[in-house]
Amino acid sequence: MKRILAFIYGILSYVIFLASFCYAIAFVGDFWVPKTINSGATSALVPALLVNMALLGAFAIQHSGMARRGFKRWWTNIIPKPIERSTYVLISSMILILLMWFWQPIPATVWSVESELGRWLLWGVAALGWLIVLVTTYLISHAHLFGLQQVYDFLQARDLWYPRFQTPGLYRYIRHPMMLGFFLAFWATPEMTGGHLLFAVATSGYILVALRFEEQDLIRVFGDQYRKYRKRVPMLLPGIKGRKAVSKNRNVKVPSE
Ligand SMILES: C[S@@+](CC[C@H](N)C(=O)[O-])C[C@H]1O[C@@H](n2cnc3c(N)ncnc32)[C@H](O)[C@@H]1O
Repeated sequence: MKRILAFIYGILSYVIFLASFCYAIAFVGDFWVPKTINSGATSALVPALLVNMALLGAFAIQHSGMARRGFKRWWTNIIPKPIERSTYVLISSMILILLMWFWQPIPATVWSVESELGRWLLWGVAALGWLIVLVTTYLISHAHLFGLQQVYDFLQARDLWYPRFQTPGLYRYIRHPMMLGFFLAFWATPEMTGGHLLFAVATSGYILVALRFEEQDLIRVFGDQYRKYRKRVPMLLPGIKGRKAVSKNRNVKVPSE
């Protein structure tokens, strides 16, 4: 029974994530949805800045804090290991929803592109960014990244595992294509407002810091393989030469903490 409940929990967390992620695309792009990065009642600049910084800070602390090994070690004494990732996904999605809900618009124009071609180009770059994010979730393991694999393996009474080290597709050219996708999606807009700029600057700064932590974890799990990859392949901006894919080795068993 607990295996079935864990599986249902994993699916529900994933559905909530999917809904909040789709909403976030329209929120950042400022289209279709009732509350966007530029909509809502405007307040004075300082309170708006403080609220937005607090929301971004909460997201950053939860997102990176809950991903640390020490936290997971402690946390999995409280919740079962197979639902740890789904819980992470669920709490991240809920904080993202709160962030979008309570986000304060700062309407001052930073830039506004008038030319029709320029506007379409910027929309195109933002769309490309979101597409890269989506595609990269599948390049390594979509199901594992969002906790579905873990609850499925638990349902089947199988061992948990990490995805093997691999460099498929864009990972041959840069180490963090998903984050490059976020950069494009957050910065490419024909109408840059004060609120959007704050969002883009803060999330970019956060991503650059978070990647240091992620790489420390990747080195711990994959060791020299990742160290060599780091030397060979740039972090976010592709070099000119193509790289050979690495994908022959096996999935890694989750080490006992
Ligand atoms: C949110 S994804 C982001 C991946 C990467 N930072 C990016 O921007 O494309 C983070 C997960 O990807 C995994 N990961 C990142 N690079 C990997 C690689 N080359 N091989 C296997 N797993 C990887 C990490 O273990 C982590 O669980």
